[in-house]
Amino acid sequence: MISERTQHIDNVVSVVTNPIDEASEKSRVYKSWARCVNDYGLDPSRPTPARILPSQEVREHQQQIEEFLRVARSGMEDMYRRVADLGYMLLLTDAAGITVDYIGNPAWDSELRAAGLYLGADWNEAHAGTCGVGTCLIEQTPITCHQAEHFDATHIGLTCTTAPLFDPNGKLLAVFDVSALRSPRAKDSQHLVFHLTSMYAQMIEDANFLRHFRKNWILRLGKSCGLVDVSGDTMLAFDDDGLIVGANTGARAKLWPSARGRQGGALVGRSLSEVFATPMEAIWRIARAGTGLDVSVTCSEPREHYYATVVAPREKGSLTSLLADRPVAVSTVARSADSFPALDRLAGGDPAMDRLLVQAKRLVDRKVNILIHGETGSGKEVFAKALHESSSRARMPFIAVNCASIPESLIESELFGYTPGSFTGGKSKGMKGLILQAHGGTLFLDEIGDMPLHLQTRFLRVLSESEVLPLGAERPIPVDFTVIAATHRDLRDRVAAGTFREDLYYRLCGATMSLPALRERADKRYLIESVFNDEAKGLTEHAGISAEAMELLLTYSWPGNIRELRNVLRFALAISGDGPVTVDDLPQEIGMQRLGHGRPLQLQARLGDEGIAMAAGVDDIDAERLLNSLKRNKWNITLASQDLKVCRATVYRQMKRFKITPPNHQ
Ligand SMILES: Nc1ncnc2c1ncn2[C@@H]1O[C@H](COP(=O)(O)OP(=O)(O)OP(=O)(O)O)[C@@H](O)[C@H]1O
Repeated sequence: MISERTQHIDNVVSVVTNPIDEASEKSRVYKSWARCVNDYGLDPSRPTPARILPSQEVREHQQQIEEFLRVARSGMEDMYRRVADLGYMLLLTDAAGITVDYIGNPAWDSELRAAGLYLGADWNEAHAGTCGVGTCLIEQTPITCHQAEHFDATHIGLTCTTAPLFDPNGKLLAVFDVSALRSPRAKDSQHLVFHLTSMYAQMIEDANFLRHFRKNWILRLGKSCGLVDVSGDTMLAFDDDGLIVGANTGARAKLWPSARGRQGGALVGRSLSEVFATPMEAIWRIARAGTGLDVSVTCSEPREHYYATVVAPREKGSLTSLLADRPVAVSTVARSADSFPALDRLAGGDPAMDRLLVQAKRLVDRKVNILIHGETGSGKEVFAKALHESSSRARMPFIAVNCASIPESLIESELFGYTPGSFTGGKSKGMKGLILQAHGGTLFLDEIGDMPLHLQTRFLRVLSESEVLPLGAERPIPVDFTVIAATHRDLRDRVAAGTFREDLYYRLCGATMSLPALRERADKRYLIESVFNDEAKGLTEHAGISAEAMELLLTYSWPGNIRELRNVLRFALAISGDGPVTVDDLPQEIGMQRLGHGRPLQLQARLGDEGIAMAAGVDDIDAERLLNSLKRNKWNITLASQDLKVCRATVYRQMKRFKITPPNHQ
C-alpha cells in the first residue's frame, strides 16, 4: 500500500505541474487536483486525517435543513436496504460538505469512522481534497470518485458515488453519497451504483419538492403513460389561478428552454397556459379525472407531448373552500416520503403543532420513549395513536391504559396480568395483562403521574429487562413494545415531591412533546371543521355551521380543549335537526361568552365524553346499573363496558367514582 500511495502522490504532482488535457475523460478529476494544490494549498504528500465535527456542531448543521433531512432519511433507508449487502454505506452532507446523516454497517464502525465515512465528517474539497462529495459540490452534477481519483492518498481505497440535491428553488442543498471501503479496481464496477444514486437523489429531491409545495396543485409530466402517476420526473407546482409557483429539476431542465437555469425563475410566475399549448380548462379536467393514463399536454417550447396527471393540494382547506365550486379531484399518486397521514391529520397549519409534527415524524421507529404533555382533552391519546399508526408497528396492538382511572386495587393485575388461581375471584384461566397485550405494538400510559410508586418500580423493571412477570407466575415472559406516556401534570414536580421515580421519569422522556391547548391554536377552524365532519359522519345530510356560530366557536376559550369541542359539536348536531348548526344550537355557556358573561363551559369539560351523552339525553351509568352489570359479567371490565355501551376507561372511572371494588381485591 505504501508504494501505491507513493505512486499516487507522484501521479498527482505530475498532473498538477503540467497543463491539463481538457479532452481527457479524467479532466474533471485533474482540475480538482489542481484546485487542491493551487487554491486550497493542500499537499499530496501530507495526508489529512478525517475531520469529524463535535456533535453540537453537527446538530447545528442538521437544524439548518431539518425538514429536508427527514424526507431524505426515508429515501436513504430504502436505498440502504438494497445496497447494504454489497458493502456500501450512505452519507448525506449539507451544502458545506458536513455529513448530517449516515447509514452504515455498525460492525465496521471504527473503520468507517477512520475513513471519514461517518456522521459529522467534513468532506469539503478544501479540506478533504478531491472526493465524491467535495467535487460534486463544485461540479453540481453526479460523479463517481473511484479509488486513486481521490486527491488524498489516505482515501485511495474508497469508491464514492454522489449526486447533488437541490432545494425547490434550484439552490444546492445537499449531496447524497454512496461509498464503499473496498471495491474492484475497474471504475465500471460502479456503473449501476451511479444510476441508483442519481435515481434516489431525484426521488428525495422530488419528495422534498412535494412537501414544500403541499398547499399547491402539482402537475406531473412524463413520457411513459403508465408511469406518470407514480414517477413523473417533471413537476410544476401551480396555484388556483394556474400560475406556476415552483419547478423541479426535471422541469427546469426540459421545459421552456429560454427559461432554463438552476433557479427556474423564468418558469415561476408564468401561467400554465403560456408554457403549454393546452388550455387551462383541460388541465382542470385532468385534475377532475384523477388519472393521467390517457391525457396529455403539449409544451409550447419545445413543442413536445407529455402524459400528465394533477395532484390536488395535500394541505386541508377550510370547509367552505372544500364545498366551494372548485376542482377537488385527487389523482392517484404514490405516498411521498414525508407523508404520515395519521400525524398530518392532527393539525391544519398551527405553527407549534407543525413543529411538533416535524419532530414526531423524525422520532417514528427510532426506539425513543415519548412523553406527551398537555392539558386534559388536548389530544394526547390521539397523538399517541397517530405515532403508533405512523410506525412500522402500526398493524400490531395499540393498548391504552389510563393510570388515573383504573382503581389502584386493579391496576397491578390489569397491567401485569395473573396466572390461573393466583387469587380468589380471579378468572380461572388467568389473565393476560395489558403489557403483554401490547407485545409487538405500543403501550400508551395515560396519566402516568398517577401510577402508584410500587408499580413504578415493577414497571421500570419491565422496561429495563424487556420482560414481564405476571402475578403468581414463576418465570418472566419476554415482551417487546414501544412506550408512549402522557400526563397533564409536571412530572418533574412529582419527582421533586418523591411521588414519581426519577429513573422512570428519565426512561420515559426520551423526547417530551407538549401539545398546545386548543385556545392557543391557530388552526382552530380546521379542528372545528374536522371534528364536525367526524361527528356528522353517518347523519343523512348536514348543512354545516352558520357563520355566526363558527365565530363563537372560534373565540370561545375551550377549557376542556378538543374533547369539549367534540362534545359541544355532538350536542349541537343532535339538536340542530336538518338545518345548519346555529348559535341557538350551541350550549348556553358558549353563547353567554358572546354576551360578555365569559363563563367557561366547565360543566362539559368536567363531564368528559359521557357528559354530553347526558346533556343530549342519553342515559348516564348509575351505581346500581354499573354494579349489576359487573356482577352479571363476573367482573370482566371488557364485557361490562360492552354491556353498558361505554368504553373501558369509563367503567373504571365510574367504579372509582362510586368506590366499587371487585370482590377479589377487597
Ligand atoms: N386532532 C384531533 N382531531 C380531532 N379530534 C381530536 C383531535 N385530538 C383530540 N381529539 C378528540 O378530543 C377528545 C380528547 O382526545 P384525547 O383523549 O386524545 O385527549 P387527552 O389529552 O388524552 O385527554 P386526557 O388528558 O383526558 O386523557 C377525543 O374525543 C378525541 O377524539
